[in-house]
Parts: sequence; C-alpha cells; structure tokens
Amino acid sequence: MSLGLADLHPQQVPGLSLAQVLELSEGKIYPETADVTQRIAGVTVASNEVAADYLFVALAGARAHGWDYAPQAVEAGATAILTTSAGLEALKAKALPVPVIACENPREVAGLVAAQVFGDPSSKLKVYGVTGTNGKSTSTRMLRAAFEDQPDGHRAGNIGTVGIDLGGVQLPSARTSLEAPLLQQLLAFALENGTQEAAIEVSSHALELGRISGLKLETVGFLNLQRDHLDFHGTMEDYFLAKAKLFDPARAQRGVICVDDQWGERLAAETKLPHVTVATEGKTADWNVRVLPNPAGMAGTDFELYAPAGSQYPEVVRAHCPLPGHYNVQNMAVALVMAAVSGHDVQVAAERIARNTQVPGRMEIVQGRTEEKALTVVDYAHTTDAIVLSCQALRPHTPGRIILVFGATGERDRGKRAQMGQSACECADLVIVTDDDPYTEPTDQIRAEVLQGCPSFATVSSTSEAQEALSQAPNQDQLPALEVDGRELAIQISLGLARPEDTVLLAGRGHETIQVVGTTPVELDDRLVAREFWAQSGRK
Ligand SMILES: CC(=O)N[C@H]1[C@@H](OP(=O)(O)OP(=O)(O)OC[C@H]2O[C@@H](n3ccc(=O)[nH]c3=O)[C@H](O)[C@@H]2O)O[C@H](CO)[C@@H](O)[C@@H]1O[C@H](C)C(=O)N[C@@H](C)C(=O)N[C@H](CCC(=O)O)C(=O)O
Ligand SMILES: Nc1ncnc2c1ncn2[C@@H]1O[C@H](COP(=O)(O)OP(=O)(O)OP(=O)(O)O)[C@@H](O)[C@H]1O
Repeated sequence: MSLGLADLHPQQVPGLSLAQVLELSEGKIYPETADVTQRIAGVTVASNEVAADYLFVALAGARAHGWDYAPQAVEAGATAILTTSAGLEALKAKALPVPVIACENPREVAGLVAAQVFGDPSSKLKVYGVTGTNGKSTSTRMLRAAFEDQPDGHRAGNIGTVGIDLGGVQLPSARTSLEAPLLQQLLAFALENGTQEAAIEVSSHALELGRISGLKLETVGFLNLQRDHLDFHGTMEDYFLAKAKLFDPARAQRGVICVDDQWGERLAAETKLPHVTVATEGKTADWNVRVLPNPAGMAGTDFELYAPAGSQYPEVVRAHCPLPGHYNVQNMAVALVMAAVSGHDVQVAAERIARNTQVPGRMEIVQGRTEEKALTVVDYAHTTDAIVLSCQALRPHTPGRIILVFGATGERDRGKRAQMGQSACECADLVIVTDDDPYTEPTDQIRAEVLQGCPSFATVSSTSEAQEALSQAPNQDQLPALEVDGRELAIQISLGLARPEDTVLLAGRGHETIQVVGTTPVELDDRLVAREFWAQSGRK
C-alpha cells in the first residue's frame, strides 16, 4: 500500500479551542453566538485535505478563492473556517452550518494555529532551514547525512524538492516548501517517530506566502542568489528581500551566511540575526574554505574548512565533498558550519556527509565513460547560473565535447529563457534545446524563446537529421543548437551523437519522474531514458 501525506499524521493531537484560535488570530467570529469551546483537531488550506473537526483556512489565491471551496470543506468534516473579511462576506451568503473567524492575515495565522494544534513540534525537535536559489536540496541532504548514523539511533529527516523523508517514511514532494499547516503536521509525526533533527528547504515562495509561519528554527543557512522566479517576485531586490525574511530573530536562533556572492554579503551586513559567514573562494569570512589539489575527479572534491581563529572549534577540518563541482563545496561548507554552530562535532559531520550523502538527480552519473559510451550525467540545473556551473564542473572530466540537453519550464519566469539559451551555447559545445515541464504553454513557443539566445539553430527529429545539420555547419567550432520536439527523443539524439570522449549533460529535471504536459502528468525520467538507450545501443 502506498502512503500519502495524510498518513504522516501524529497519533497525539492536542488540538485547540475556537476561543484560542480567536485569540491567536485577533479576529472576529461569526455568528457571535458560536460555541467557542469546540476544539479543532487539524488545520488545512486545501479543501481536499480536510478531515473531521478540521479548521479550513480559506485563502484568496491567484486562480481561485478558498472560500468557494468551503461547502466541500464542511462536507468533509470542517467545523470552523478561518478567512479574511472579504471571505466572511462571501461565506455569509452561503449560510454554512459552521462558525467563521475573519482576521487580517489568515495565511500567517494558519501556521501559528497549526503549530499549537499539533503541540508545537518545532520547539521539541531541531529544525534547520536552508534558503538560496540553488543548492537547497543538496545542502539539506548533507545536513541530514551529518545528523544521522549516530550511536544513539538519532533519527534525522528532510523536507524538500527531492522528497519528504521523516520518521522512517519516504514520500515524493510536489513542492519545495509545504503549506504551514501540513509542515506542522509532518513535524509532529516525525517527532512521534523518533526524529530529533529535520533539515528543510525554504523557498522564497514559502517566505512570501507564510509557509513557515509558526515554525521555530534552530539554525538557518543562506547559499546564494541567482536569477529565478522573477515571474513571482518581479525584481531581484524583492527576491532578495523574500529570502532575507528567513534571517529573523523571531524565527531562528542563529544564521550561517555564505558570502560568495554580493547578496550574501548584503544579507550578512543587514540582518539582525546573530550569524557567522562562510566563504569558499576569494573572500575572507568567519569560516573559510581552501580547496585541495583534486585527484578525486567526478568523485568529488577534497577541501579544508578553517574555523574562526581562537574559537572553540577545531582550527581546520579536512573534508571530502562527495559530489563534483565547486558549488557542491559551497553547499557542503554551509551544511558543515550549520552543524558546527548548532553543537555538532564538525569533523564527524564532515565524515558523515562524505559517507552518507545521497541527492538523486544532482550530478547523478547514469553512465560512466567506457571505451564506447560517453559519460552521461543527469543534473537538476534549471537556471542560467546552474547550467553554466554544471558545464564548468564537467569540463575537467571531458576530453571531448560537452553535449547539453535542456528546456525551459512553461508558465514560469519567461524572461530567463533567452539568457539560458545564450549561456548554454557559450558553455557547452553542442546544445540541444527541448522541453521541460511545459504545463499549459505551447512547447514550440517555449523552445522558440530559448532559441532566441542561441546564435543559430536547426530543427531536427532524428539522429541522422542532427548529424546532417551539424555536418553542414559553416564553422565546426560553433555548431548550431539543435531544436528537438519531445524530451525523450532529444535525449536519444544526444546520446546517439555522443562519442566516447564526450560528456552528455541532461539538465533541468534531475530526480523528476513526471512531466506535466497541459494538465496531464506523463511519466518521464531522464535517467531511465538514458539507461535504456545505452542498454540497447550494443556499445560496450
Ligand atoms: C505561486 C504559488 O506558490 N501558488 C500556490 C498558491 O496558489 P494560489 O494562491 O494561486 O492558490 P489557488 O489555486 O488560487 O487557490 C486558492 C486557495 O483555494 C484553495 N483550494 C483550491 C482548490 C480546491 O479545490 N480547494 C481549495 O481549497 C487552495 O488551497 C488555495 O489556498 O497556493 C496553492 C495551494 O497551496 C499552491 O498550489 C500554489 O502553488 C503552485 C502550484 C506553484 O506552482 N507553486 C510554486 C511556484 C512554488 O510554490 N514553488 C516554490 C519554489 C520552488 C523552487 O524553489 O524552485 C516551492 O516552495 O515549491
Ligand atoms: N551552491 C550552488 N550554486 C549554484 N548552483 C548550484 C548549487 N548547488 C546546486 N546547484 C545547481 O542547482 C541544481 C539544483 O540543486 P538543488 O536541487 O540542490 O537546489 P535547490 O535550491 O534545492 O533547487 P530547487 O529549489 O529548485 O529544487 C543542481 O542540479 C546544480 O546544477
């Protein structure tokens, strides 16, 4: 039997009376005569998650209004509704048989109420939050690796894009950061099941949309800020300000800030949260990294981490980052310093990370280089910077060409597409532009916007057509990008073109196994497509 999120429910739920909800929300109840001694036993913002005695939080959304789903929520067992004044007015007309509490910011209140309903789990287990454009999944997985495998059976967990792994249960996650009530429920479940520490990703959407409201964090980490999600945030300034909200003394005990980029420097200068800084290249911070000569190749990077002079930590920690690419050293350095300042033995944490880290779809080698097969790597790079950095990470391990396959996601940050195309053509030797998750946007339109950044391109639908188009290029040092309709075909063409000395980088989808086309989920796993291709290729 496969489990769902609803199954990750604690046995013990203290609950909360409506009087206490009223107090927390500073709201008004309708009708005024409602019985405020009734208890609620759960909270959700989604009508399809409601169970008996739940509080349904009806929010105004971009596509719908939660209050339109209130009748379904009541039908499913909701015994009260929390909403805005506008929501209350809309609900009066529906004459529902349950009380409605109206307050100014139900999104924030949802998390505060849920924390109390579920017994305030984040005050009992330690929660670590990591933010940044790229590297959250990797560094939170590293933190988890640092915390588990201890003699006392200490259990650690994760919540993030790659999945949810709590209290011995693993589930895929549709999101990076969950809605606040669900987060509280899952943490309470984790606590009941022996979890002492949980490392979670905190997206900028989460920080803007109140998804960590009610959460108490032990230590928070900042990795980097690069262009992404501007469809939602509008400007880099607003994107930064959203990320900075994590570094709030009301939420967290302390922070660890990587100052490799200027946004980290600014955060360190502006935040009121007690913090330390980390630098991995070219700058001086509280904690500093020195990369060692690197015999490890695709197996990672050796480095030293220097603690602040005169501090209680070992002066220098010898570490091995088990994933290739300098950016993974950044992810690991932040994870190590978060572990250190939270009271863990940093040398032991380094050893555990080197031994235990698993991050599906991040620089995952699906085919090693052989006499006849090209090195084939799947990576979740889906921003311009991540694509460039991934190519740079693979360059030292590539005697031939880097062949890059990628596409842009539909309905998201259209402004980044041409830039992705341009940078891809600059950093890879051969670029194949195809599809990612198009959602409801036409795939040819998305590809066309990416291809605007490529100096030239040819549209092909087979390996032989691709070979023909490439052979006709006037300058063999600057091949045209290839446009391929359909990601599976694009992967097959890329591998068909690859020589053993080449590296094929399948970028953008990482661990994902479902592609959303229109509103239909379609099974697609880059790793399986590549493995099948090589298995059937007859090449050794
Ligand atoms: C921009 C954004 O994050 N939007 C989220 C937001 O949507 P919305 O406010 O437009 O909600 P809506 O669909 O209009 O519905 C309004 C309300 O009615 C409720 N509703 C709706 C339908 C129904 O049948 N019953 C019901 O109760 C909804 O739960 C919601 O509370 O609230 C919805 C309900 O929780 C989310 O599904 C939706 O996430 C969408 C799917 C999304 O794509 N989010 C992405 C951008 C996101 O959050 N990404 C970040 C960052 C990822 C990264 O770093 O790469 C993440 O943390 O995952
Ligand atoms: N520190 C970093 N700096 C820049 N790029 C990185 C860094 N870490 C990882 N990347 C790139 O970003 C991709 C996504 O990494 P990861 O999943 O760890 O980040 P994320 O922040 O969790 O992303 P998302 O929230 O979009 O899932 C990787 O596959 C890699 O290409």
